[in-house]
Amino acid sequence: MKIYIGCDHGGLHLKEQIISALSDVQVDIEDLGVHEAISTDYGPIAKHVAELVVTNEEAFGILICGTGIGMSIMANKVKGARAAVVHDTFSAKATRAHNDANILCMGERVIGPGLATDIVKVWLATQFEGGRHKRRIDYICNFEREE
Ligand SMILES: O=C(CO)[C@H](O)[C@H](O)[C@H](O)COP(=O)(O)O
Repeated sequence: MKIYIGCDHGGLHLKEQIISALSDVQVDIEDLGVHEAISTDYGPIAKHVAELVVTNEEAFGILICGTGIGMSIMANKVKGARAAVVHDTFSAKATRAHNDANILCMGERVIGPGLATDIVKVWLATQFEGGRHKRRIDYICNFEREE
């Protein structure tokens, strides 16, 4: 499984903790920065990760900033991106099972590394259920195509 991960200065420490926590999981994780705690705009990072995710159907993205919100707003401007801000394990499961979310956004200023790691692991382990949920995702995809 390929995972593109990115952050701004507000998510740097959590990003590093997640990469470290995933070292015992069979994933190919590519860190697209930032790598230093220097004030950085989240837009270009989110765009970069989302564009890579939508061009590789097998790939997922993880974006971390202070809240996860700016990252998700930007990522969802990229056609095919389904980015969800998630700060609990119930939603982590639902965003994969029901929403087929391909990008997970979290906020380092919102949750700690233990919960964030649990969220990532649940999110990666959950499959899209399809069925009625596919019809709902198809509606979103068709809407994007008509734009
Ligand atoms: O995008 C965000 C908010 O929606 C992120 O939390 C940013 O990390 C945050 O806005 C950065 O704030 P700062 O005061 O420039 O550190």
